[in-house]
Order: sequence, then C-alpha cells, then structure tokens
Amino acid sequence: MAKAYDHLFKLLLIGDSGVGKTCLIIRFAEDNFNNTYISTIGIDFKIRTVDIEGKKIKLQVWDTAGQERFKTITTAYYRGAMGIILVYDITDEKSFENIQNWMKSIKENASAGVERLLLGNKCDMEAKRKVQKEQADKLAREHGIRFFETSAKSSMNVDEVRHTPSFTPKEYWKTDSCSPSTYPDQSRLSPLGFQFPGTGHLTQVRRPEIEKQQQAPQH
Ligand SMILES: Nc1nc2c(ncn2[C@@H]2O[C@H](COP(=O)(O)OP(=O)(O)OP(=O)(O)O)[C@@H](O)[C@H]2O)c(=O)[nH]1
Repeated sequence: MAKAYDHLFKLLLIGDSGVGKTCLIIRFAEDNFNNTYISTIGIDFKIRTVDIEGKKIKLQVWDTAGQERFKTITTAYYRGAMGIILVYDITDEKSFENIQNWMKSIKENASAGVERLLLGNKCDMEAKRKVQKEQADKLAREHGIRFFETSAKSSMNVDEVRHTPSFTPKEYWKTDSCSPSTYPDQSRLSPLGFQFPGTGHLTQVRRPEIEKQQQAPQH
C-alpha cells in the first residue's frame, strides 16, 4: 500500500493566553477564522499534509494552552517538537515581553537546536498596535530566528509561515529522522505516551466555562 506521507514533522505553538495560537492553527489547517474565544485546556493538535518538492509532508501542529496553570502539561511536549513557534499579540505588550520567558522555557525543556520562529499575531489591528515591528525584529535577530507579523483573521503572512524552513525543515527530510518508520504511530510521538482519538479536537472548552470553574468554591 502507498505511504500516506513521506515525512512527519511535529510543531508546537507557544505564547501567552489569548495571543491567537489556536486561531493561527485553524487558519493554517482549515483556512478558517472564528471570533469566539475558546481557551485551550492543556494541549490539542491538528494535522495537515502538504506537498513540497514532490514529497508528502505530514505536519502535526500542537496547540498549547497559554495559561500558566497548564505549564507542567505543556512543557512536557517541548522535547518531541522539531519546531517551536513563539506567538505574541502586537496589541498586547505583556505578551511580547513574555516571549523572553517562553524562550527560556524552550531552553529548559526542548531538545537542543530545535527550530524556532517568532510570530507577532493580530497585525490586522494596526490601530491598537502596542509592539513595534522593529522591537520584534531586534529580538528575533538577537536569537537568530525568523520573524513574521501575522493575522489569523486576515490570513496575512500565513502562507509565508507555512513555507518557512522552520515549518518544514529540509534537514529532517534528508536525515529521514521523522520518516513514518521512525514514528509509526501518534502515541510514539507523544512524550506522555497518550493515545489520541485522531480527530485533532481533544480538550477545548469555552472561556466562560473556565471562568465558571475558576470561580467555583473549592471543596
Ligand atoms: N483581530 C484578530 N483577532 C484574533 C486573531 N487571532 C486570534 N484572534 C482573537 O483572539 C482571541 C484569542 O484567540 P485564541 O486563538 O483562542 O488564543 P490562544 O493563544 O490559543 O489562547 P489560549 O488557548 O488561552 O492559550 C479570540 O477571540 C480570537 O478571535 C487575529 O489575527 N486578529
């Protein structure tokens, strides 16, 4: 039987809560956008297969919760990632300042030399901009990584991100380090050894429900 893909590439998105990680993944995987805020609980993933230079590349993109209380769960997934995308919101200065902390978290938890990419999301909201492009350019240069301003809403630069080397590094194809034989199933990919149902929609709840949970008295 023909192989469904030639190479599997696992990516992780990290960044503060609300910067638009889930929306970017939905735009990336389904070319869609929804204004409703569904805060990620723990971790979720989406899959997309793309043809690049005649090879079928299966991208497995993992969405992490930005909320601090999920950090123990989410950092456990850093180790297996081949690329990590750091996201901040151009209208939220704090989310940009926190990129330094996310970088530190990568250093502490990810494999050495993991590919990184910096995204300043929500660039459709120019009137509310708080983070200048030059600031992020400088930060990206200091860390030796690529940087894009994106909009999950308008699709701005989404295609460019899809085709950056950090998204599908050719080194992985050459070494065959993520070929189907190396990762025969999804459970092998998960550092927690967790079996996924395969829908890509695991654990998402609406923000009001989270708030209700947080407000509920502890027994
Ligand atoms: N204007 C605009 N709004 C966006 C964009 N991307 C996301 N949003 C909005 O920002 C809010 C948060 O988006 P999410 O994708 O859920 O954020 P997240 O980073 O996944 O948040 P957590 O799951 O809590 O970590 C939602 O209301 C989205 O509609 C964008 O590019 N432009």
